[in-house]
Formats: sequence, structure tokens, C-alpha cells
Amino acid sequence: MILYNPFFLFIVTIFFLYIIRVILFKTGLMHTVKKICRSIEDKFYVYQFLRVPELYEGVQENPFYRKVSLYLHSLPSIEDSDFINLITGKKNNDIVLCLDPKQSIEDDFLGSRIFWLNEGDDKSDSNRSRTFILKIRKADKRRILRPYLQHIHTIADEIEQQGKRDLKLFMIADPIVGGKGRWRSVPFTHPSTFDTIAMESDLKHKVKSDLESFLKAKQYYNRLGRVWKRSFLLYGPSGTGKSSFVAAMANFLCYDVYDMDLSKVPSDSDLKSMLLQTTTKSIIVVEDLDRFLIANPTAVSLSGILNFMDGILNSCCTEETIMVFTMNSKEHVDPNLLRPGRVDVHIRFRLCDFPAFKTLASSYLGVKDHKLFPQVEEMFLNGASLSAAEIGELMIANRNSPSRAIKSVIFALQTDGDGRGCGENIGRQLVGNAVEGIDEPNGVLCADGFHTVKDFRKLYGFFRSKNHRKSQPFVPKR
Ligand SMILES: Nc1ncnc2c1ncn2[C@@H]1O[C@H](COP(=O)(O)OP(=O)(O)OP(=O)(O)O)[C@@H](O)[C@H]1O
Ligand SMILES: [Mg+2]
Repeated sequence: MILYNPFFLFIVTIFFLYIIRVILFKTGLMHTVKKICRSIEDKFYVYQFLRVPELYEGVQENPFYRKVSLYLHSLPSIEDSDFINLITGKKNNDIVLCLDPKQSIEDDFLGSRIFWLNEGDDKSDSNRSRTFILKIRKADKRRILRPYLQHIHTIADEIEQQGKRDLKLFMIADPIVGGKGRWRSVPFTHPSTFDTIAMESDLKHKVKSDLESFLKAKQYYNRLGRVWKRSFLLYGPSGTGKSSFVAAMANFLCYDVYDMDLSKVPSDSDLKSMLLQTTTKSIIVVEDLDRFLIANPTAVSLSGILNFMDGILNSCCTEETIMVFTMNSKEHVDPNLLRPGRVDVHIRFRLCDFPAFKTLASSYLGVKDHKLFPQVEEMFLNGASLSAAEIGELMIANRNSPSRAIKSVIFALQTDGDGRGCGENIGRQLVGNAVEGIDEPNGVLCADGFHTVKDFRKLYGFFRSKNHRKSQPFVPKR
């Protein structure tokens, strides 16, 4: 009889509803129900799909892809994605969420729902690049598409300006895994900065202001009919900080790094297409160029390298290009390869001298002065020298005892200091890992034989007057 009691039936219904709610929310069923509801809802709308490929015509970089990527990765809804990659950010305790290929994400704009799909890489087709697909209701398109795209531009620019972007290191992909002539990226977390590099501070300021004035000079380069490009050559013995300097430049500019390992580039045409794939706001680095040239490569020809250095291939890009070449010595390299205009800034990295040693002692050991310093100084003055890498290693190994660390450096200078630095560090105005000169914004830097900025300026002035060329005023744009 109780079964027909309305009160009892009410209680039972409530109980059942409660159980269903618990099942839906405590298990993944709710998610599935929502998905089904959404796919039913979708049947009532007509959608339009818009592709944002990373490359267009298979080779040239599409800057909008990068902006979309920045924008999507800043959306709070990324946390609700079914699959997400967790990657360590710039700081150690920073976790960055990164979209998985084939992953979709939702966005709301002006009251409309917009969907994005990360198409990822199509490994079966090496010409197909990564793509984002925008899915928008046709009914909403006229009203929101333009303002929405503008909104993406604005937000992405803001993120870039605030330096929130996580830097990437691009390397040439293994042809079997990543496709022929393609880049793959990993987070760039190199901690080197201009502050951590033992180098004359005046030189660091010159490099920084050179970079800054170059970035402001877009209109100036355009007016001259020149590709907006700046090339740096870092040369000097092993372990003197060339690669660390590249990382410091990238961290200073907040730019990605493209590690162009020429030995992995199969041909000149691949070199071209890989260059066109590089994105703006990045530094293209060619390490150990001298070794590559001496090895007499067959895959990439000298003219391929020259075209690359001249930036002809990048001339279709209106954005700035920064290239850095490193080498141990310029001795065996055709001077034509390093002529002014092809390489703008030559920075010479030297073995350590006493001031550089003191900088290292201060940063590695926290020691500004020590009773053993005069002995070390004398050894440097007598021509003994070690690279910053060698001294750094000794200091790290003995970091708990500064005296022991300095003694081990003295010992190494006695045994290894075989005069490599002899004549290098003595009698020079610039100390430590020194540059041979920094030019004016529209000029060229020192080549061999000009050891001071003054020398170079004299010669440069001579050429200018000879060619009856008037110096152009420097017009910063930004
Ligand atoms: N000037 C410097 N100041 C501080 N640390 C330095 C300096 N030079 C080198 N080091 C340290 O030595 C190590 C090696 O330096 P790095 O790889 O930059 O040298 P490199 O000139 O690129 O050598 P190689 O020519 O062999 O590639 C790094 O760990 C770096 O921190
Ligand atoms: Mg290096």
C-alpha cells in the first residue's frame, strides 16, 4: 500500500535523481552527456571552417599562425582541454600548458562560441605544415569574424611585448621522424644573460644598443633598399663564451633561436626552404662555420651559404633578421665571406685575462678580492691564460672553498697556461672577451687588421669620402 503513497513516491524520485546526479558528476558521464548535447546542438547550425597554416605555399612562414598559437595558449579554457601537454616554463616552478595535436579548444567572443582545432603536423605529407582550424557559425561570421581576428592580433602583440612568450629552440628535424628539411622545437631555457657573461661591460652595452637601434631601423633599411638584417660573427677559441653569448642575445631580445646546423641540411634548396620557414623575432645561428667550410661540404654549396648570409632569401620577409655565426678562427675563411655587409659586427672572444678572471671569481665564488689575486694577476701578465670555460669548471668544482678554487686555477695556469694567451691579452685596450669594434648603425664593423674602433672609422671615412657618399642620418622608427 505504501507504494501508492504520493509522499513515498516523491521521496523515492528525489533519491533516484540524487543517485543519477552523483553518477553523472562523480564519473565521466556528465562530460559525455555534455558532448552529446553539443553535437546535437551543432546539427542545428551551419559552420564555416577557416584554416591558419604555419606555412603558405609550403615554404613561407605565416606570421598569423604564431599569433593564433600565442593567443590560444593564453586562453583560460585551455585548462579544460581533454589532452594537454605540461611543459616547464621559463622559471623552474612554472608549468606551461601546451595544446596537443588534434586537440580542440573553445573560445567566447561577443556572445558567440568559437572553436579551434590544433591540426598538428601531418607526418605523412612533408609539404603540409601545422595548422589551426577555426570553426565558426556562419550566422555569426559577418558580425564577429573581423573583430575577432583583430582581437587575436592585439592580444598576441600584448603577450609578446610583455615578454610573456616562452622562447623556443628550433633544431633541424631528423628526416625520418620530422620530415625532410623541417624544424622541430623544444623550449629554450638557457639561463645565460649579458650579466652572467664575463666580458667588458662597455662591450656588452655596445652590443645591446646595437641590437636595439637595429630593431628600430626598419624604415631606414627600407629607404636604403637593404634587407633589414644584422649579422654578427663571434669568433675566438673554444670555451670563451660564444654560444653563451648567443643565448644571452636571445634572452635579451626575447627571441627564439634557430640552430642552423649546416651539416644536416641536405641541399641548397632545403637551406632556402628552411630559411623561409623561420619565424620573425628569432635569431638564426650557424655554429662553427669555419669547421663546416674547411670540411669542404658537398650538400650545401658555398654560393648557397653566401645567399643565405646576404639575406636574399629572406628578402621576401619585411621583418627583421638577426643572424649569428660562430667560429674558432677567421684565419682559414675566405675574407669575402665575411666582408662588410655580409657580416656586420665582428666580436672577438678571447681567453681569460685578469679582469675576466676577477669577474668569474665574483660570480662563481662570490669573491671580490683575495690574497692570491696578485699571484694570479702576475701569471696572466706573464702570458698564461685559460678559457672562461676551464676556469669556470675549476671554480664550480671547488666552489665551497674559494682559496682552493683559486689555487687550482693557479695550478692550471702553471701547467696548462702554455702561452696560448701570450700576446693576446697583453697590450690591448680591451680586456677579456673583447670585440674589435662596434660600428655606427648604418656601418660595418672591423675586419682583420683593424684593432681599434678608431682605426676602422678612419678607413671607413676614407671609403665614404672616396665614393662621394654622404652619411645617412639614422632614423629610428619605433
Ligand atoms: N665569458 C664567459 N663568462 C662566463 N662563463 C663563460 C664564459 N665563457 C665561457 N663560459 C662558460 O663556459 C662554458 C662553455 O662556454 P660556451 O659553450 O659559450 O663556449 P664557446 O665559445 O661556444 O665554445 P666552443 O667554441 O667550443 O663552442 C659555459 O658553461 C659558459 O657558462
Ligand atoms: Mg659554442
